[in-house]
This record gives sequence, structure tokens and C-alpha cells, in this order.
Amino acid sequence: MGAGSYGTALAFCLARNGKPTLLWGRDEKHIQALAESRENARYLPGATFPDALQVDADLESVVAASVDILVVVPSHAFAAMLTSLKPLLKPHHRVIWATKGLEPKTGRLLREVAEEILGLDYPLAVLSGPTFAKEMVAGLPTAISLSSTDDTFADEFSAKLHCAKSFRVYKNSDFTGVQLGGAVKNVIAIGAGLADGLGFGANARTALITRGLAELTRLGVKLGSNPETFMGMAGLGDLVLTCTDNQSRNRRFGLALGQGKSVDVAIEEIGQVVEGYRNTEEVHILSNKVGVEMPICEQIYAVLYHDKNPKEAALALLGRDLRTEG
Ligand SMILES: NC(=O)C1=CN([C@@H]2O[C@H](COP(=O)(O)OP(=O)(O)OC[C@H]3O[C@@H](n4cnc5c(N)ncnc54)[C@H](O)[C@@H]3O)[C@@H](O)[C@H]2O)C=CC1
Ligand SMILES: O=C(CO)COP(=O)(O)O
Repeated sequence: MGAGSYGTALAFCLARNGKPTLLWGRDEKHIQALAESRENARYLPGATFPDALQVDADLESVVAASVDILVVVPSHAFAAMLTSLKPLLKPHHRVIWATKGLEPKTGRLLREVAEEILGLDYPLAVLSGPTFAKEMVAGLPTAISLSSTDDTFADEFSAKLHCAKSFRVYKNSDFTGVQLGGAVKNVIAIGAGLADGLGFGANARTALITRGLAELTRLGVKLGSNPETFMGMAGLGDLVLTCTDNQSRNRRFGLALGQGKSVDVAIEEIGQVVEGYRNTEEVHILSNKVGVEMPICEQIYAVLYHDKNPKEAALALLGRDLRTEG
């Protein structure tokens, strides 16, 4: 569900493994173009769909023909997507998402949103980790974490995605931690981009990644996660990927802001979802709700939502009282 770059890439990987896969998108014209050209020219040009991949804009028929439903819409569309799916679901359905983020305006974890909308009867799962869509489609080696409420679902979906040549799936029982990693790393990636845009150098970028990981871990532990999760694919893995490579839209967004562009211009130029923009507000809400100090995320929030000058934000971080590491 969701024919953007990541939804298409995951559908592509499943189909390349020979699993019959239906890709649904809300824009009929776009889906028709995909069906005719057998590629997603807008997001992943040049990658011809495997034979097992079909596209369809009719939600009802896609759900009726499916067992496992993989939701890959941006976080702001997550609740609406599940609300549209709910009346179409039958007892055999299982729902997994690869959306990274929290619920806008409440900061709730997406599992909470899913359980509220769908109830507790369907097996649920989340996929998260360092996975740029383009590299997956190119068949370059990639690894990801998967967490589920149901062990059979976890095993079966991991097996569908797993590909000995290029795609490795790690099961992780820490559902909360796997979800949190994807949301917080987007915020820190904006910070890394900002620092690089300001010309701060490799020391600053690395300090942001390391202290960003400490903030993520602190929040996760407060919410009952296993700290080891944050040393895995959905934690450190995704944090390093998005903070250091310009394929990341969140990092590029930060770079543009650091070079003096406005939020609106930077988002417009990227032309795709910049999850970290909303995630910054979501993480701000959640961390304040549970009383966890996240100084880097807070400074990024001040830059994005209160027009704080990025250099002043960096100075505010450096000027904090001395403390012990941890
Ligand atoms: N692109 C990547 O490499 C990765 C993306 N993700 C996550 O995947 C999610 C989706 O991102 P991308 O596909 O990259 O974004 P994208 O910008 O490439 O595409 C977004 C897609 O979502 C669709 N969409 C927007 N609102 C919708 C709605 N209300 N209902 C249905 N569809 C809607 C758009 O039509 C578009 O097809 C995000 O949470 C992102 O963080 C996660 C890992 C890697
Ligand atoms: O989540 C991603 C890679 O794991 C993609 O990152 P961006 O959304 O920053 O492009």
C-alpha cells in the first residue's frame, strides 16, 4: 500500500523473490502509467518490474486478493490508510508497515494507532532499518529488522523478503524499539545535514550521531525497549545510513537549511516525503510526554518550528553544562 519510492522498492523485492505481489497506489493515473511502462519512472526510473509484480489502484480488489498487507505510506497518512483498510479486512489478513515515524500531533507509536483502528485481532508487524529504496531495487546487499506481535507472521514475512543474494531480515522481539529507531533517526539526520551545511566537519557529524543514539536509547528504555535494539539495524544502522549519505532526504533537507534555505523551499526542492520534518514535532511531543531529555532533537525542533538560527542551536548544544557520558 503506497506506490512511492519505498512501497515500490519493497514490492519489487518481494516480487523478485517470486512472491505474487500487488502494489496499490492512490493516484489512478500514476498507477496506470506504472502498469503500462512496468517501471516507477517517477521514483525508481530504469528498474523494470519483475513479472510477479502487478499494480492496481482499486483498494478493495487488492485487499480481497491478498493475505499480507504491507503499508508504506508516509506517517501522516498512516491512520487514514488503516481506516480505509479496516472495513475490507477478513480474519485471514495480517498487517505490516514500513512507515517510519509516529502519529502527528500526538506522538503515539504507530502500533498504538494500528491497534486502536484495527483492534487486536490481526497479527501486526513493523519493518525498519537502513534501506535506501534505490539500492534495494538495484539488488545491492541490504539488511533490515522486523518485529511482530505474532511469531509465525514474523517468520513467514521474513522468509518472503529474505533473498540469499541481497536481502537479509533480522527478527527482533522489541516492537517499540524497532518503531522508535526509524522516527528518531530521521530527526538526527536533519541535524547531521544541518551541521554539514554549516560546514561543521566530521567531528561534529560524528558527535551528533553518537549523542543522537544516546537520546534514542534513553527514550526507548523509558518506553520499555531493550537498549540492544538501538545497536541494531533499526537503531545505529539506520542512524549512520541517513546521517552520512546524501541519498537521505532528511539529511539533504538539513543540508539545505544549513545553507540558508527556508523549510518550504528545501522540502519543495527535494520533491518527496521528508518524514523527519513531522517526526521532529512528533518526537518533541513524545519525549515531553514521557519526560525524557533529548537536547539534540529539541534544538532541531526549535530550528524547524520556532525559527531558531541553526548556528545558535549548535552553540546551545555545545554550551550545555558538562556531564558524564551515557
Ligand atoms: N525511500 C526510502 O528509501 C525509504 C522510505 N521509508 C519510509 O517509507 C515511507 C514512505 O516513504 P517513501 O515511499 O520514500 O515516500 P515517497 O515520497 O517516495 O512517496 C510517498 C508516497 O506516498 C503516497 N501517499 C501520500 N499520502 C498518501 C495517502 N494519504 N494515502 C496513500 N498514499 C499516500 C504518495 O502518493 C507517494 O506515492 C516513509 O515513512 C519513509 O520514511 C523507509 C525506508 C526507506
Ligand atoms: O529511511 C531511510 C533509509 O533507511 C530513508 O531515509 P530518508 O527518508 O532520509 O531518505
